[in-house]
Amino acid sequence: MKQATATFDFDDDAPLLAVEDAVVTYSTSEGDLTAVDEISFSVDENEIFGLVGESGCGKSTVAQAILSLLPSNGRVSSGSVRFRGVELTELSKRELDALRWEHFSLISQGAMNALNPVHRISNQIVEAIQAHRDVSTDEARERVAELFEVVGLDPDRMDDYPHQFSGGMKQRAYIAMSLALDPDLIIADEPTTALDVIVQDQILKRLKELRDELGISVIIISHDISVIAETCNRLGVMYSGKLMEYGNLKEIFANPYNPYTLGLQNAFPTLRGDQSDLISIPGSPPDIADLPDGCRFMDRCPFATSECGTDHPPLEAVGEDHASACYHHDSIERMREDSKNRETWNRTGADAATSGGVGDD
Ligand SMILES: Nc1ncnc2c1ncn2[C@@H]1O[C@H](COP(=O)(O)OP(=O)(O)OP(=O)(O)O)[C@@H](O)[C@H]1O
Repeated sequence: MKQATATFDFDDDAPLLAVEDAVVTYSTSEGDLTAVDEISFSVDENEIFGLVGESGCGKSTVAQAILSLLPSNGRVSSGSVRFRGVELTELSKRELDALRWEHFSLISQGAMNALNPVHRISNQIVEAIQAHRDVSTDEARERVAELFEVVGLDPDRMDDYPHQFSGGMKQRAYIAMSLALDPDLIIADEPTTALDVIVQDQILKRLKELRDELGISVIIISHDISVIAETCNRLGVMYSGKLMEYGNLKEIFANPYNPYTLGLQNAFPTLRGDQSDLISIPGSPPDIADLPDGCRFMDRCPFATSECGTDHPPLEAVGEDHASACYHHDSIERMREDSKNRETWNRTGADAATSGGVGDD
């Protein structure tokens, strides 16, 4: 583990990453939009944390907020993001540049296309290394060869151009680049979405092995709960800027407490599984410019009652390292059972609230 550097006063007792009550706002012509609303989670050393939810729920915004890479109209308007105790939202651009790559790096969905087509892959990684470390080109090339081995690429191919690589190979090369400076945390935003299922499976396995071999931590962001299930130790289920369920993955998968998690589990096959029993959640998430007063999921939830219409429910502990935001945790057995029926999901939101939801248990 890296020790405190001259520039940063790291606290070795603090979690690797701690996000607390973070609110992210985008300024738009319609006014300020809250894309991430009071989210808290932490990621420890040697952990793979998953952030899952449908498109538009704020996952990438969370990643960009952590990395201080929000678009110019976005800002962390309150709350904190701390890396080993250092508040990232207060760092200058120069300080952040020093932290990025050396301590954390990003692999995005389009990462493989971020490789420059007119330069050899080796040269691009050498350049990234030399931008941060005072090493000779020979030393940097040795490191590239080592990194190729680490991500499962043949080092003899390191002088190829990106077009000579398949999509999966390019994604591995980008992962090699993101590992070049031994970061402690990698944030992988939909790292395998553009790849076929077999390559996707291989890359996810490799990320897991890297956690074990190099002791790094990874945040995987995906809309696909089966990707998260295969790779993560802990997870946060996001919906419309809020965390709906959070904690230990095995515990959440064995005992899901949130209707949204139940819906997501129905909607995705396992990576190699059968597609025939999938039930999708009807409708779509609310527009962040026009959020409901009550539970954000209410309009699509088959278990909603009138109680759900007042405020969004707070996250509350439902087990060890397990929290969920729902007013109907008391009826969870019935919700789990009913959620397996396709018909249940035809009855949502206002219908459910007027026909009693689960509140009459
Ligand atoms: N620069 C921006 N200005 C205004 N609104 C934005 C901006 N970027 C994102 N948003 C909005 O913030 C919300 C969250 O978007 P975000 O991209 O974080 O979600 P996501 O879960 O990562 O979805 P996806 O997987 O589709 O990227 C969405 O409603 C989106 O339209």
